[in-house]
Amino acid sequence: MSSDAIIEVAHVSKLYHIYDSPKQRLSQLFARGGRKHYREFAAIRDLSFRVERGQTVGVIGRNGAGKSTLLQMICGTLTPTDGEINVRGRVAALLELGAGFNPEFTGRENVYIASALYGLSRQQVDARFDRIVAFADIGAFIDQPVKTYSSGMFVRLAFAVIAHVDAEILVIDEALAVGDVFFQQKCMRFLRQFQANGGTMLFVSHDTSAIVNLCRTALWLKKPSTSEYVMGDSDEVCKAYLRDFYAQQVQEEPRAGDAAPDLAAPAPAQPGAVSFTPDTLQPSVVQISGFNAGGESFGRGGGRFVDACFVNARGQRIDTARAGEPVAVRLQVRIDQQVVYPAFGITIKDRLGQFIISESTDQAFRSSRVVFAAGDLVTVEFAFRMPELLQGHYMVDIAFAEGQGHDHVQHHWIHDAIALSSLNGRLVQGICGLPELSLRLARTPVGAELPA
Ligand SMILES: Nc1ncnc2c1ncn2[C@@H]1O[C@H](COP(=O)(O)OP(=O)(O)OP(=O)(O)O)[C@@H](O)[C@H]1O
Repeated sequence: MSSDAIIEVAHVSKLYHIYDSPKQRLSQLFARGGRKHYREFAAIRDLSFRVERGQTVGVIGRNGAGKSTLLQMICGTLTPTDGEINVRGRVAALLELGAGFNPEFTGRENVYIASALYGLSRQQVDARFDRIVAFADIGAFIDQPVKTYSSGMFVRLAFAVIAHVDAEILVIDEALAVGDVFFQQKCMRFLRQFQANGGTMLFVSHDTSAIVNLCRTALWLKKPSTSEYVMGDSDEVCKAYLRDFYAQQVQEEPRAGDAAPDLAAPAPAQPGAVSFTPDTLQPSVVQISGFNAGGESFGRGGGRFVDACFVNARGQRIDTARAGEPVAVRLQVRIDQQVVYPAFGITIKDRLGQFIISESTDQAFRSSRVVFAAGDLVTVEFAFRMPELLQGHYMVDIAFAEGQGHDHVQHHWIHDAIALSSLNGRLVQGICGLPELSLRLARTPVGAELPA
């Protein structure tokens, strides 16, 4: 194995035996002379690649492409039929809901058992148990049998364990890094920190934007049962994957019930020009949560947030807003010690924890030397038009700092202080729509053009 590779996969194949009937399976048990009563199916065929220490590699492929099979082989829970896999480092995986948890045992007992499987001693688990429980945030359920857990609680505890076993390699199936939106943000923060600390990660997803966002390199398992694999720059690989995905959709037969447009039917009278205003473009509706005062936070505590909310143009608290509508984020801070050159910031993050929009008062406040005294209750409002966000969940981080530009300290930063949920029917990709978009269509029928 080459010195800097932490994972090396060399000519690996995994064949499954497919029995067409239970009788064939039984016959195989008593088969003699190497007779086969099954068909062989290659989930992975002759795959070779390597992952360097510190790399994050995204793994994509259509359903049944062999992603889970590959990752289970890397984790050591499946054995390759052919080829060799070398892994140098402790692997922790979140592939199957709480795999390794015994449903009859309590969460506490399972934490000890699962951690021991990752090589931690009892004393090591004792020392980090409280952090694991705090991360999972499942309260008194930690002493209940895990068979009583909801699937969300299961994922929380499973993720909390793998986040605390000092893994060098994490294998994450994005579909399982769920739970509620707050917990998802916590997981994304952990994964990004793990990357920043030089950890190695394999990240499986069908979502190419998530792959491009988190991984520099991607491995595309192109066609099930073939040895067609592509590995390279994640952006390039994802572009090729999407091209292929859409090309295949065109080739696929129309589904039953898909009515083809009747091109022979007389077309309705065609207007020469049509305009679509922001209103007729059906702006999305954004749902807004209350203030998550207990969100994860940090800061030196010269002041602390006591409220955060969205308000409308009349200054009233709102829990929904239409994209394009004038709104404001209103933040309230109780000052605990004198603050010179205060600054406030808001950041809207997507579900992957990626900063979409960040604004601060830094530039604006610099010209006037603002000073807050201990005991002040300060309110600040960022007023803007609600952006047109792609459908999905977002979080707003809020920050109260002191100082100018890069030279500042944080007094109170709250992660995920407000949750937003965009119900958007218009945007299909990207991050945001254009503000105040309107459309105009002009059509000049054949023969009606004016001579040049
Ligand atoms: N134990 C098994 N016995 C037989 N065939 C299997 C077995 N496990 C997986 N397969 C088959 O191997 C192929 C690859 O499966 P795998 O679960 O690895 O794909 P995947 O890319 O993870 O799919 P998905 O995105 O749907 O989770 C599939 O056709 C699947 O039906």
